[in-house]
Amino acid sequence: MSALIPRPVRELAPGAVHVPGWLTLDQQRDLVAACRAWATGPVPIRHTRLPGGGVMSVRTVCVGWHWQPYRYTRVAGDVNGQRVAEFPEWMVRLGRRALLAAYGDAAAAAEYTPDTALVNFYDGQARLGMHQDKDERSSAPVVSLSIGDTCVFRVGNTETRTKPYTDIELVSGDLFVFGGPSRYIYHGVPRVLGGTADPACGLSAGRLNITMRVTGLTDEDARR
Ligand SMILES: O=C(O)CCC(=O)C(=O)O
Ligand SMILES: [Fe+2]
Repeated sequence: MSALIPRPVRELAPGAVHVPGWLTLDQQRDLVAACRAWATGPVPIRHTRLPGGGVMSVRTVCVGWHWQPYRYTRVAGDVNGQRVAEFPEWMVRLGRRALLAAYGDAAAAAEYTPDTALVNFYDGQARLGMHQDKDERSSAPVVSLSIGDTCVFRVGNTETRTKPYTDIELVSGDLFVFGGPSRYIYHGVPRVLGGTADPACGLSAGRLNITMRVTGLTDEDARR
């Protein structure tokens, strides 16, 4: 992405805000290092199995709570039975700063307390079909951070997985937040543009996406 083409902050729909170039290269490298560590364990990164028998092309590792279609647990019963890594305090602070950058609402940002992150890794072939993030019991915003290769991110509507939608590019360092009236928009990643990453981001190939969410679940739920 040419640095000469300005990419302003853009609200695609009420509550769906794209903040280009939000993470510095240093922050991107630190996040890549954290994700590399999570990818090795306690629950290794994997292609998530779908109930129909297929597997997702994206590889995912979870922090805080483990997601499998279509619920959250503390323990990764579909991988190795281990409890997922703790959601770190620094990531809560990062999530709050992200919310502030997207919405400019200091009170909402201070209250935002994400407790899970899905770390998705896309190689050149991986895609993510149109879906809603709706396995959380809380309707708090989702904070999405992108690192590595640029992707086409499809921002749809809350009613159907088809048109109308808008395709935007998420470049390394970009922030995207969807909350409020856009919390349940359909969205997906139809394409990753291989070879577009600046290696200084810490990733030489592929794309990393981190979505922070509020599950709304408690330790009581985890025991069920
Ligand atoms: O990779 C992305 O940008 C989106 C990821 C996503 O929608 C998800 O993990 O639910
Ligand atoms: Fe999603």
